Amino acid sequence: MRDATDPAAVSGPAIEVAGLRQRYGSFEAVRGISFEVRRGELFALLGTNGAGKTTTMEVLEGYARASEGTVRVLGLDPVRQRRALRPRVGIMLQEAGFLGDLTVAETVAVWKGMSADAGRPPAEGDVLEVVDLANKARTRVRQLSGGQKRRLDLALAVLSRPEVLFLDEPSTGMDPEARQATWEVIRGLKEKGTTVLLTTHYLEEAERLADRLAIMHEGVIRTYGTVDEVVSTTGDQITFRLPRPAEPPFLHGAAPVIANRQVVYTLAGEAHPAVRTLLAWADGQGLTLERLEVRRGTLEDAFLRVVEDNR
Ligand SMILES: Nc1ncnc2c1ncn2[C@@H]1O[C@H](COP(=O)(O)OP(=O)(O)OP(=O)(O)O)[C@@H](O)[C@H]1O
Repeated sequence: MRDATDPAAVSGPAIEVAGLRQRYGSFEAVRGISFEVRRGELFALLGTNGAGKTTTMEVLEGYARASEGTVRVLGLDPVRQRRALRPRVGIMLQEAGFLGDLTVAETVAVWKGMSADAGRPPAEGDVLEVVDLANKARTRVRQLSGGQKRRLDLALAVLSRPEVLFLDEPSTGMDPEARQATWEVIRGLKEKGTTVLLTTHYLEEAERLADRLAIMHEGVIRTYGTVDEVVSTTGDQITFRLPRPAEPPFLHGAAPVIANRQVVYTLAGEAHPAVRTLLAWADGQGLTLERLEVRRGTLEDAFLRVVEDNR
């Protein structure tokens, strides 16, 4: 068993998950997942509703004991070594239990006190400035909007300058401007070396922030890698409009999907050879293809494919 003084606890991955299974009674919510998050990395856990993302986070945060498998955060067991780990970790839950009667400033003060009691000096400067809530310092927490509460959550999670930060859907309920500001905060933390594990339903959030990501579906990690690696599992798309009714050919195994003379091909890989074949066919037919476009697959395509392939 490692402890905080073990060199492996200092130099190993920030988060290790090996063969994790988590059951609620007879229902298995997480079905044997493994992944690692490197130090200083931002790792996004994506997935369908009920995929097991929050369940996985709860085990890593030490709120639940794994039914099976091993998890380590900073080389420590999140349940058995909770006291050693807790001051080094920041947690932003999906629904934080604020005391609605306290003002925003009072809430921060209470958390600062708890953080100091746990032996960790709080972050310097005004965390409310960082999350753009300084003008709400005197507002009671219950009077904050949903997006403002999320920002207060984030302020509290980063208050103790954590080495590892767990963010469960950090920008849910935020307007686009607040979301951008939140991304800036998260980027800033990452630049300072904080390791971040994030769940989100906003694929753009993962695309903008994540070094690597995993897509979960029904308790299993279906795809895992950098954004580019995951996106490359989907092929390019070719779209165009036929100037008159015609029957476009199969292109390297891909069938044309035609609706109102609008044609879409989803290819297995690179578009270049298929485009050459398509243009040769169009020339032979004396057709000029209208609004011909080639587009790279997106993270959304990869996500939808994971769900389709596992229906
Ligand atoms: N305390 C519990 N008791 C029983 N089942 C639970 C419990 N918590 C979660 N589940 C079930 O476990 C599965 C995974 O839930 P979890 O909250 O981890 O999913 P998620 O990926 O975070 O979903 P979402 O994206 O919808 O937040 C779901 O089917 C859920 O209904």
